[in-house]
Amino acid sequence: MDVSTVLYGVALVLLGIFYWCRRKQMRVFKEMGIPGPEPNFLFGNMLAFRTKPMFRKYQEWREEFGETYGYFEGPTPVIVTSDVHLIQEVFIKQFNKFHARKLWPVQVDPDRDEDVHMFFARGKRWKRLRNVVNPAFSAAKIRQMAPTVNDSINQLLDVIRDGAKATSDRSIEVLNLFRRLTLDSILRCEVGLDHSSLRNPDDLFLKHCKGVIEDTTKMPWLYLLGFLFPTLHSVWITVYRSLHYIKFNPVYWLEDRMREVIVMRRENQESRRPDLVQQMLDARFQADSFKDIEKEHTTSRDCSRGNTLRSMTNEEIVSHALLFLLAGYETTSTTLTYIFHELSQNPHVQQTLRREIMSVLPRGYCEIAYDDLKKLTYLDYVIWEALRKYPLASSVTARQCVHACNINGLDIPEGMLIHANLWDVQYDPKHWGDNPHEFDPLRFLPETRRTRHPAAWMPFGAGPRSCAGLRFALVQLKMVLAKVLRDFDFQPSKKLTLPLKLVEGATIMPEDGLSVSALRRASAMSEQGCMRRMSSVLTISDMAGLNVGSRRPSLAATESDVDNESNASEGEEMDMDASWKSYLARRRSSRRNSILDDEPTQESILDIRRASITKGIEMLQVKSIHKGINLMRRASCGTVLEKSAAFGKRQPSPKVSPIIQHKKDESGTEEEQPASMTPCYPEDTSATIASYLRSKYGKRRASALPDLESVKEFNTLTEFNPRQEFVQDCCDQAVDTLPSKSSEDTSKLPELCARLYKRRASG
Ligand code: HEM
Repeated sequence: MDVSTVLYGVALVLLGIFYWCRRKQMRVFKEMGIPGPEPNFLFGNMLAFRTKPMFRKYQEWREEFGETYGYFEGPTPVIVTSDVHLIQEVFIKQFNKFHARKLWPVQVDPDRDEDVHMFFARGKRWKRLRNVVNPAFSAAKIRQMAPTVNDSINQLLDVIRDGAKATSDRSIEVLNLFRRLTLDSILRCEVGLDHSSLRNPDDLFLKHCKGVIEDTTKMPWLYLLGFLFPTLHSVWITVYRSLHYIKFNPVYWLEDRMREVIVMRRENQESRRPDLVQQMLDARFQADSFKDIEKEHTTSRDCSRGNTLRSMTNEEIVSHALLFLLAGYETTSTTLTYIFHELSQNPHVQQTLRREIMSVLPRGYCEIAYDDLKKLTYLDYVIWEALRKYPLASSVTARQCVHACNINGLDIPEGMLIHANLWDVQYDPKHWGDNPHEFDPLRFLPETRRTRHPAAWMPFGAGPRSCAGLRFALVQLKMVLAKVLRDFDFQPSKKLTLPLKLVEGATIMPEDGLSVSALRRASAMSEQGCMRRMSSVLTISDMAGLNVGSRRPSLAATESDVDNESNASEGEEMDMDASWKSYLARRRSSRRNSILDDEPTQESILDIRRASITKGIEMLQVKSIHKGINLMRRASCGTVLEKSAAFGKRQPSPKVSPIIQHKKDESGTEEEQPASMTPCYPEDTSATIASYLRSKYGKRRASALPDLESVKEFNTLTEFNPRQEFVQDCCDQAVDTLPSKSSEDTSKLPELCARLYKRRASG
């Protein structure tokens, strides 16, 4: 018997054993009464599964076996389900019993990574890390990031303009372009690196991020071995990690760069920035155990009040920064690609959306403020619908059972994975009607949304463990769409082949990118306007300050644009989606009935305006003139800049007198008190501020509305103190001295406010 015969014999025996094991494994599902695909002879069902994109295979299996079925993935039994009740129980209601998410069998080692990584961590450790991360994505933090994102989008506009000019049919490849954009935003906003791959397409960060994502679309031989011989899991992991020393791995390159930044920022206190990395550097939590403290020898420790507090180690921060970089870069750019594809395929949706954007952010608006985005309802629907049609992160929406339990009559053993079959749920006619393949943003009208099961739409996952970057992603998506659609019309490119060929890796993405034709609109901002816009943006170092909100370019620069704009929007009015129009009409009339009780009176509106002016004046007095003025304009006065002789010239600042009290002592002589004591104000201050406001802002517009949300916020912020009485006087005077036209305008305010209320309710 020669050697090769022996080897063949051994191989056959191994395959036989493997096949026998698979069949034995399948009994788990039989006993649970769950149908599932039989393992195929050679490799078991997982490999059959990997030969096709998962979401397609899932759809086929659902047709064959029904809503819930089982199969084996490596060492783990997996239940795949499109039963929304089961999903809701597992992800939301009983989430304590289901912690970890789906793990890939070879590329990651949960035992090692759980120590440092939020994505793999469970229970208390995960909660603690998530508590550190969540505030970095709070509304306040994202408001601060808005100017930086704006800046990256401005660069994107220029790249689209130049790219479209360079081709005959004006087509551009958008997937790559959006990847550059999202990479820049995430590096600037989360890591604090002033970075621009939009200006430099050969950027190394870009190259290595792409490398990581591409690697996930391949099936390396180790991955295969991992499935074939799952019990040797730790061997494959060790081999995978050692390969790093032989073969270049982009993950390690990125980790090294992150480490450099983090070490530099930890050592250099001057590099403090309000971003995610800073949040992690500043975080302190109680050490779990002695072992935990031992590990932290590299970081500072604070032993106050008998508690041993520890900071996050450099390795923890590096791994999180990398997680956020990859999660933020890939998902958002692919979503943008799908949205632009759908907009180019559905011109009526594009027109309707553009109309809404133009009405909320007219031509003169250069930078988009975070608060403006809330008014773009139809834009929300477009984004939600794209995420419904393309739940691109569906491969990670899974939970592993950590305590055996019974859910909806199903005995789920410990260790079993429950994977939500999003691709199927989000196309299910039960939830989405007969035409789930159509792109229809109006599926998300409030009245329809209310009747739908909460687990029928979950592209960001669900429950406490859902996407941590959701808010950041949505703000970025909205900003890009709002800005890009104002300047460009999108049409299908000649290079496009339909249906889209999708490939599956960390996310589900178009295999060969995606091209659309970008036609510059007549109303697009002139190139000088763009130049001005470029020079007006904030740099990363400005982030530490406040969000300056919408900056308006000079009127002279945009006068001609405004004319073009009005012509363009007349045409669009005709094209406006009829169903959206009727929705708006219905909404208007239904609101009129539903909020009768809350209908703001003229008095309450004046109260709101007074309160905002109060806060504004307080700002003027004690903090920043510009912040105060902005506050008054945005929250209360709603005035619009008028083209007047005064405009464009530098306005004198109001004279703010020092807060000094003149108090008579017992002998009757006046003595000056320090500012910290009960202050009073020189009499002329309120008049000065009122006249300053008049000269700065000119006439009120009928459409000027108090921003109720911000007023509420400011009301809670306002601390009533001894200055209050004086401020109230100032405020009354400021309101009284608003230009006479305002009294006519305020009569329209109840109706306008009512609309605003309604919009919020549906938002
Ligand atoms: C359109 C864009 C995005 C989509 C569709 C998306 C989708 C998802 C999904 C489906 C999950 C798993 C949730 C679950 O299992 O319930 C997830 C988790 C996560 N995402 Fe996103 N994501 C997006 C953008 C982002 C961004 C921009 C960031 C960061 C800047 C981010 C950071 C994370 C993190 C850290 C987790 C893990 C959360 C945890 O384990 O607690 N994502 N994302």
